[in-house]
Amino acid sequence: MASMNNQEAIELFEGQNILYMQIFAHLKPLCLKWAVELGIPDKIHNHGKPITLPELVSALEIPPSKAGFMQRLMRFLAHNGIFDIHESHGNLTYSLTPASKLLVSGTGHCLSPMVWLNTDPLLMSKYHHLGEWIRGEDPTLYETALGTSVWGLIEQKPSYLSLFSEGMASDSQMVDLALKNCTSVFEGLDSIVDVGGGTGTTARIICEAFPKLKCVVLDLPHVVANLTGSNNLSFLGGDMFKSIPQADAVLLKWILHDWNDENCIKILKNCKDSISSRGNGVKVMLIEAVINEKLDFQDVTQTKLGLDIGMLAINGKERTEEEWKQLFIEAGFKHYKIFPIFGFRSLIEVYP
Ligand SMILES: C[S@@+](CC[C@H](N)C(=O)[O-])C[C@H]1O[C@@H](n2cnc3c(N)ncnc32)[C@H](O)[C@@H]1O
Ligand SMILES: O=c1cc(-c2ccc(O)cc2)oc2c(O)c(O)ccc12
Repeated sequence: MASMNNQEAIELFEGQNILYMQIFAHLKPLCLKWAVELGIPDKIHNHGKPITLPELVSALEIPPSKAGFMQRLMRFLAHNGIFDIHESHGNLTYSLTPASKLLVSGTGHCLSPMVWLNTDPLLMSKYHHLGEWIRGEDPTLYETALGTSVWGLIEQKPSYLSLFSEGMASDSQMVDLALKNCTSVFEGLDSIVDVGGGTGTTARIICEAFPKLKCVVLDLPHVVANLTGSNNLSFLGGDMFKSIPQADAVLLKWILHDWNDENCIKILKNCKDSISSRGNGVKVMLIEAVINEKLDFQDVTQTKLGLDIGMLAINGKERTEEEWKQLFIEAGFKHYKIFPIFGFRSLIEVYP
């Protein structure tokens, strides 16, 4: 065997580590699911102070023989920012981090349904078909893996509709954190349509904050069936590709990234029709990610690019500012402004 100089060997071992890091990365969401399934964030939260391993094992009613496994799972999750570990008087204690505070139930900001949605075994299994799909003619990975589009699957299986709706609703709860600081966004508006607004979590937050603003949630008929509104909130079953009711503003939260450019332009044109008969100050508001590999922190880019692969499965995509701009121009809009106020997502205002 040819001898390798030291530098070559170091580089190959670094390469091996990069590969193994990716190979074992699939365990991250599954260990997160384990923590949520056991209710670990709730137990730590209810304990009121950092919890020791024996206290956690007892609170979870786990056989003491499994304590060593618990400790290793907690170490892995702590290494990935989900819990904090401290040493106190020779004992390890665990506490919540900002990430696991978002997994405590009943707080109004609980993202556990997003964990359930994204770790569902059938839904995760579709990625085994990426190779088969990319060589074939099916429009999306869903057709190749599950024989139907994502929207078809959600319509056909009530259990997936709840899984999906609850996941999306949990994400939308976070909207109120940013709304408190941007009330000016809604100033001068009398009406708004939340297109693809699901079960109305975002719309309810807006309606409570602005009781004089009339809000319509437009979504597919089976999504909004049986939902009740309030005095300034109503639900409408329909199809955003056909028509969008008239309003001063249209909100699209996490809609356009579900679709390819051609479909986005159709949706945006329908949004433009919806606001065109109203006076000044009309706009379309997107809540979406903007890929910016140069300026974003590495972790933020990781989230955006991961989501992009998630969207690839349904023929959607995450976009750079330039890609967003092209869509707006092609749909007939003239200006846009990006406000980076929703963590890894931004509010993008688009004006006719
Ligand atoms: C990713 S979810 C976003 C839900 C919500 N905006 C949120 O952020 O929580 C996409 C939504 O678009 C809806 N949708 C899909 N096709 C649609 C169509 N043709 N017309 C109206 N809504 C549609 C789905 O039912 C779903 O509620
Ligand atoms: O976070 C998600 C997850 C999904 C998703 C996961 C698994 C399925 O079988 C279907 C959907 O879809 C999403 C989506 O459409 C979106 O716009 C944002 C986030 C997610």
